[in-house]
Amino acid sequence: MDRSPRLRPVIRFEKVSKTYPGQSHSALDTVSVDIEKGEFVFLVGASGSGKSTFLRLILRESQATDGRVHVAGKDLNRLAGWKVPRLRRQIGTVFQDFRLLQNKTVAENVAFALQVIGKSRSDIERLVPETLELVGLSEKSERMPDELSGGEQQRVAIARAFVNRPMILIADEPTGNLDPTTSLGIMKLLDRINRTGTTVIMATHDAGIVDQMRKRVIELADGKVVRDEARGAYGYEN
Ligand SMILES: Nc1ncnc2c1ncn2[C@@H]1O[C@H](COP(=O)(O)OP(=O)(O)OP(=O)(O)O)[C@@H](O)[C@H]1O
Repeated sequence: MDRSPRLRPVIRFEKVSKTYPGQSHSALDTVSVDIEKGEFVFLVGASGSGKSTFLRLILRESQATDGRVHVAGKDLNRLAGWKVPRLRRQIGTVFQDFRLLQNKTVAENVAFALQVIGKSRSDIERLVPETLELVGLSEKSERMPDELSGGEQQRVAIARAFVNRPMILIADEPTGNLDPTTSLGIMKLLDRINRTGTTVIMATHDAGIVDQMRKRVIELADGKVVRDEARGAYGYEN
């Protein structure tokens, strides 16, 4: 089918399989999924079901063994290596363990993400405070990461991932180290980011969060998509 560029999914998996070298079992097995611009998607499934592999393929940290992965209109199997950094600039990433630079302040952590992609000093001076305000950390911009709570550190990580206004935000277990109340705050923030038009894909084991948010849920089992629901819960409902 011919689609207009505006309607083309921002992420398309076409019969994607991934078998890691030396493994007999596929980490992903004939996965076909379309994710449209602006969607919020939870990726759920037992440990080892293939969630991280799915996310790594989007980032081109790994390549499909079979099938095609398209991100932002690019066929990642055919994307030249030197174009990979440009692809990754359009994708913010957030992890369970925050991954902040411990010897830099909150503001410096966020600014660093812009420095490495060559943004001008005036852009950095504008975008960093604006983004820290969005995540509710304006007051703590000069603090060091170890002076912050886990929830605050995750907010810094989200600010760093979003400061460049990426097309896609990938979050791998972002609430995995946080208590339920703090997790809910992080989810509200991801929801706000999603409402700006950024596509959010979040891998999680947090049933409470998934049940509360009622977003699209894609469930993997043994590398296969076994459920894809528009306003799903963590598990099957009946
Ligand atoms: N680098 C690798 N080399 C070999 N096998 C791998 C590699 N990474 C993952 N696998 C295997 O691929 C399968 C899927 O793993 P993956 O990490 O994608 O699952 P997951 O759903 O993210 O799990 P978790 O919830 O524990 O993070 C597993 O069987 C795993 O052992």
